[in-house]
Amino acid sequence: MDNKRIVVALGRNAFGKTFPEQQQNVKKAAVAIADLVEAKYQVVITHSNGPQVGMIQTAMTEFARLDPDDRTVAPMSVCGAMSEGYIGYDLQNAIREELINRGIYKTVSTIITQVRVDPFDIAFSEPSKVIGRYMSKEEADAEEEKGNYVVEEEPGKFRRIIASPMPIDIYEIDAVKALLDADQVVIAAGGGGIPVLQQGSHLKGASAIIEKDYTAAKLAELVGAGTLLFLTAYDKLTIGKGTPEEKVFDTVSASDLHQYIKDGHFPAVTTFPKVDASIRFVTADKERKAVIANLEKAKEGLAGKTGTTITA
Ligand SMILES: Nc1ncnc2c1ncn2[C@@H]1O[C@H](COP(=O)(O)OP(=O)(O)O)[C@@H](O)[C@H]1O
Ligand SMILES: NC(=O)OP(=O)(O)O
Repeated sequence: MDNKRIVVALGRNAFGKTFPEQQQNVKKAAVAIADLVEAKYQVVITHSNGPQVGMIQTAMTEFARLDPDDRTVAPMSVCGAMSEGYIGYDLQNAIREELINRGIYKTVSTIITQVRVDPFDIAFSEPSKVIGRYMSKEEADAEEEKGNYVVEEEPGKFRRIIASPMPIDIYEIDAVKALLDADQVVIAAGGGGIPVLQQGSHLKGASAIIEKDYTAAKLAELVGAGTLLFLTAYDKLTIGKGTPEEKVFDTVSASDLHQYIKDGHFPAVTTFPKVDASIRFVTADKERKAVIANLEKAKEGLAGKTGTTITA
């Protein structure tokens, strides 16, 4: 193996929706990561946070509502930071335990990671990530009064929808690299990282959630990883599912994927970010590969025995 560095992006299926569910589910991710560590990879893990950040935002909003004179609603960037801490906590403990059970003693740490976004990113005027609990029409109107966007998901049921800008840079990248150089396991840029706007020496949290697939590709580029591994609930990338034209990919090139995108495959809210992030990662350096595989078959996916391998 030439390049031992790998970024592993864990999807929502690695966590579940409740505190006990998450603690249980991360054990599967821990097995996948420990397999890679045993195979001598230097592993950086990043992950989804959609359901968790929604839960945290709902909780913090209710907390503020109990005493509106004294409490303010937590900014989305703070909710993102909380989600990094909470998910990282469960994940690092599960990985630590799995490694110790295999006789491997390595520190596993979570880095609260900030990611630079562009204040002029078009995403700020075209929000696309739905978050938080359902609101009534009155509550939705009040959110809009404050300058927030809302979407009517079902008749009379509103939710907040926020921007998902592209990641430009990762501020804590030197810390991630230092830990990798020390052969430690790192969890970084969870939930796409905390989006921030650079204002001189000040980093101002942005009201946004970055798509974790794009941040995973940025992280992989910045740490010099040879492989970007997306672990999801599915075995392989598929198009035309359930139709006579169904195609299941074992391997696929970036140029073929471009054509499939042009032909309208890969829905914007599901597979497109993963496919687009993979294309960006592999086309920048022909030695790189991206793999999309099932969380429970990570090792096999990496070996090309299952999953979909994307190359330039
Ligand atoms: N190989 C695949 N085939 C079809 N759909 C997929 C595949 N991988 C992911 N998806 C879709 O993309 C969504 C996002 O995937 P994943 O990264 O696992 O979770 P997250 O929602 O946290 O990004 C999934 O909910 C699923 O609908
Ligand atoms: N931040 C992010 O992309 O989270 P999800 O994958 O849960 O949508």
